[in-house]
Amino acid sequence: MNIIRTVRSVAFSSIPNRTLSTTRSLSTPSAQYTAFEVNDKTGIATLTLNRPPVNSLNLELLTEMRNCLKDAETNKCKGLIITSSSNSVFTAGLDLLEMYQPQDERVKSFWTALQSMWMELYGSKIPTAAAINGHAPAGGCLIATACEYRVMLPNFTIGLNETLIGIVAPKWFVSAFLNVVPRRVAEQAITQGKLFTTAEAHHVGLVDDVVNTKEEAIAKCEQFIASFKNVNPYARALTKQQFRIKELQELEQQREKDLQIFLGLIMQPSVQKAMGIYLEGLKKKSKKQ
Ligand SMILES: CCCCC/C=C\C/C=C\CCC/C=C/C(=O)SCCNC(=O)CCNC(=O)[C@H](O)C(C)(C)COP(=O)(O)OP(=O)(O)OC[C@H]1O[C@@H](n2cnc3c(N)ncnc32)[C@H](O)[C@@H]1OP(=O)(O)O
Repeated sequence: MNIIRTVRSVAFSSIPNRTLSTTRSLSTPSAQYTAFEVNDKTGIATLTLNRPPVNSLNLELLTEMRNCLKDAETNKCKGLIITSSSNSVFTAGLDLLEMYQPQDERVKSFWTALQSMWMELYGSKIPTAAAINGHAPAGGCLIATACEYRVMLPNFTIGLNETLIGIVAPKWFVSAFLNVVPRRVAEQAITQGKLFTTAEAHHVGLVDDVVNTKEEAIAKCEQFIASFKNVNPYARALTKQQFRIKELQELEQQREKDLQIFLGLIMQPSVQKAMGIYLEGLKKKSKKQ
């Protein structure tokens, strides 16, 4: 048994507040794209996305995220914060290279990993919060809206911009978005592929708070998680489940159908063409910088 395994078996509800070290890493030795740490004092886990340059979500990153989310729950962490190691991008959303001219088996595993990660995060029993310290388009917005609380740094963008790429945000992307903004705002924004600035996102309720630094964002997330300190965790989890069970069951029951719809859509020649043009545009812009 290695040290990591020993740490993994610790239940944070049983750790007294006076533990000596501040944080401990729960990352597995094989973790490539994430850092996963638990603050010994608060019992709060922080999952940091770390796949430069833009944290685009590929199969491996999604799989690591899911494992971290499971570990946070198994270890009875008091809550989970998701953030990014980048100074300018929370995550650029799904890795377009996983969907553009994809390999058959890999693209299936990719979508299945996305479904699993989302179900784990959206249905997590522990409080979840996103410290959005950079741009969060599409899949980035999906992760943020799956959390219970969002705080964002100024002058970045967030939203479901799929229609601008010629793809479609699936129903479960939309339903999580609808949990946080009014239906009218959601329909208009998602059909337009609108990316909200931080200020606009705050105005429509897509993010709960705006702060100036990553440290302040983490502190806000910790405050949110601490707001449950007098609440029974079991009662809290069951209550949260009542709000979220419908979307979770719907996706669970339709996973294969959802996969087939995804494959059917992205494999259309016109969609592949649009994605290729979009990727080319990103590359040109990146070279100019
Ligand atoms: C009929 C009913 C149907 C129901 C629906 C069913 C199925 C639906 C089917 C499909 C659904 C798919 C859902 C998709 C969700 C997504 O998340 S798609 C991804 C969307 N993301 C974006 O549009 C963001 C694109 N990126 C950017 O805008 C910028 O990169 C940035 C995030 C603002 C950061 O800007 P900056 O810091 O300036 O970095 P660069 O632009 O210079 O980028 C650096 C390099 O990274 C590459 N890159 C950027 N984003 C991605 C990405 N998402 N995937 C892959 N690669 C990306 C970029 O090309 C640069 O590469 P090089 O350095 O030039 O090689």
